[in-house]
Amino acid sequence: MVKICCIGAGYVGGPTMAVIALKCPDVEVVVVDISAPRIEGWNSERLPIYEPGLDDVVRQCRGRNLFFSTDVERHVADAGIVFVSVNTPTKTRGLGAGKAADLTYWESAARIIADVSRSDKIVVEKSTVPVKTAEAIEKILAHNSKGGNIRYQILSNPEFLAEGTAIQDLFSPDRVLIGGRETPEGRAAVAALKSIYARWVPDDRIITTNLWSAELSKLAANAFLAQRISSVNAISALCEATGADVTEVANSIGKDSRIGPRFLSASVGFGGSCFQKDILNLVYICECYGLPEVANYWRQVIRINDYQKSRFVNRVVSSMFNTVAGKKVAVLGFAFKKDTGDTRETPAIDVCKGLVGDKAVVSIYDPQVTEEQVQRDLVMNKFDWDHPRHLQPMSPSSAKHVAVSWDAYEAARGAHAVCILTEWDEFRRLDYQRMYDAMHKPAFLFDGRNVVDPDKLRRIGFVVYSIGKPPDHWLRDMPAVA
Ligand SMILES: NC(=O)c1ccc[n+]([C@@H]2O[C@H](COP(=O)([O-])OP(=O)(O)OC[C@H]3O[C@@H](n4cnc5c(N)ncnc54)[C@H](O)[C@@H]3O)[C@@H](O)[C@H]2O)c1
Ligand SMILES: O=c1ccn([C@@H]2O[C@H](COP(=O)(O)OP(=O)(O)O[C@H]3O[C@H](CO)[C@@H](O)[C@H](O)[C@H]3O)[C@@H](O)[C@H]2O)c(=O)[nH]1
Repeated sequence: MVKICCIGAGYVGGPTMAVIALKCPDVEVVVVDISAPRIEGWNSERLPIYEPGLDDVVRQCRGRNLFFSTDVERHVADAGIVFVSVNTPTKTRGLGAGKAADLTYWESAARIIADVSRSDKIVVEKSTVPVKTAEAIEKILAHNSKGGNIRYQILSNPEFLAEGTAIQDLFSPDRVLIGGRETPEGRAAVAALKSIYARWVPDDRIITTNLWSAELSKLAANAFLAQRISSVNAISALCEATGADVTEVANSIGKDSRIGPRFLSASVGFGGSCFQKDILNLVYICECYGLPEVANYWRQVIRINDYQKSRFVNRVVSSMFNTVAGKKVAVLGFAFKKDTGDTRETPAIDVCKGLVGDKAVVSIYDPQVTEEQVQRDLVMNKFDWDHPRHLQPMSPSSAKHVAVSWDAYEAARGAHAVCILTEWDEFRRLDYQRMYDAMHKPAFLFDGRNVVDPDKLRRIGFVVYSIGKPPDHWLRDMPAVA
C-alpha cells in the first residue's frame, strides 16, 4: 500500500489529505502535527476547522485509510510521499521583517524528514513558499540525511483551495499544479504524484511545470486575485464620490469575457491568511531581485486594501457627528468571509480597532467565531496569528470596550449603528425592523459587504451606507471622509 504523510494538520493539510484519502482508498494517508489539541480535534466529533462538507468526507475515511497523529517521526519515516503543509508566516523581526516569509517551520519539517528517513522520498511543498525554496530544501536534505544514501525529489504542488468552498474546490479543482526537476528522477516523481490526483482530476486539469514556475504561480495567482478586489474597491471610492453604483459598474465590466464576472464584489477589504502575506512575500522577492518598480506595483494592492478599511471606519465616525465615543456599535460578522470560522487577517479586526480607537463600545456577532477568538485577535500583534497556536505569544489582556454576543438582535439592542463586515447569508434574512425598533435614533447601518437592500432599510428609517453606492442625503451632508 502506498503511504502518504502530511506534516501540518491545518486548513490545508486536513481537508486536502481527507479528500486524497477519500478518492484513493488504496492509499494510506496520515496527517501529523506538533499541536496535540489540533490532532485531538481531528480525531474527535468536532473537527478543529469549520468547512462545509468536511465532516462528511472525514467520517467516510477516518480510521479506514485516513489517520491523524502527533507521532511525526514515525509516520514521516514510513511514507513514500511526504507533503509539507506547515505555516509560512510573515517575518516580524530581522532581515525582511514585515514582508519576507519566515521558513522556520518549513526548515524544521525538512530537518525531521532528513533525520528519520531510511528510504527514498518524494517531498511535496504544499505550503506557499518563496520562489527557489525547493533549492534550499534540497540542500538541507542532502546535508543532513542520517539514513545513508537516501534520494529525495522535491516537488512544488501549491494549493489553490479557498476557505468556505474547500471541499468543492478539492473535488473539482480548476487545476492541479505540479512542478519538479527536469531530470528523469524529477519527471518520475511528478508522474507519481500526478497518478494520485489523476484518480479524480481530469488529465487536462493537471499542469506540470518546472519547480520555479510552480512556486511563483501560487504567489502570482493570489496577487492577481487580490489585485482584482483592490481594483474594484478603488472604483467603489470613486462611485461614492460621483453617484455611480459599484454593483452596476462591476456587472457592466464583468460582462466583458476578457474580464469576467467573478471576484468583482466591492467590500470593506479583503482578508484571510493568504492574500496579504503572499503579496508581501512577492514584494520582498522582487526587491531582492532588484526590481523595485515591480515591488511597488504589487505593494499598492495592499495599500488600497488598507485604505478601504480605514475609509470605512472614517465613514462610520464622520456620519455619526464625528464621534462614536461611548456609543454602542454592533458589528455583524467577524470571519474574513462567509462559511468559515477563520478570522485570520479579517478586515473586522482593523475596523473594530479603529472604532474602539475612537472610543466606541463594540458589540460583535458572528455565527462561527467564538468570544475567545475575537479577544485573541484584537490584542494580538500583526502577523503573530500565523504560528502554531501553542507558540503564539499570549497577551494577558483582553480588548477593552468589546463584547461578543451570540445573537444579532442582542448585539444591536441599544446600538447607534450596525456595521456588516461579513457576507453571511443569514444577514440578508434578518428582521431589520425589529433591530431598528431597539436602536437609538438616528439608527445607522453601514454595509461593508453590500448584503442588504439599502432602499428597503431606508424605508424602515435607517440612515444607510453601502460600499460603492450613492450615499443618501445624510451622509452627503456630513464632512468629507479623509
Ligand atoms: N488556508 C488556506 O486557505 C491556504 C490555501 C492555500 C495555501 N495555504 C498555505 O498552506 C500553508 C498552511 O496553511 P494553513 O492555513 O493550513 O495553516 P495552519 O496554521 O492552519 O496549519 C499549519 C499546521 O502546521 C503545523 N506545524 C507547523 N510546524 C510543524 C512541524 N514542524 N511539524 C508538524 N506540524 C507543524 C501547525 O501546528 C499547524 O497545525 C501556508 O503556507 C499557507 O500559506 C493556505
Ligand atoms: O469579490 C470578492 C471576492 C473576495 N473578497 C474577499 O477576499 C478575501 C479572500 O477571499 P477568497 O479568495 O474567496 O478566500 P481565501 O480562502 O482567502 O482564498 C484565497 O487564498 C487561498 C490561499 O492561498 C487560495 O488558495 C485561494 O485560491 C484564494 O482564493 C475575503 O475576505 C473575501 O471576502 C472580496 O472582497 N471581493
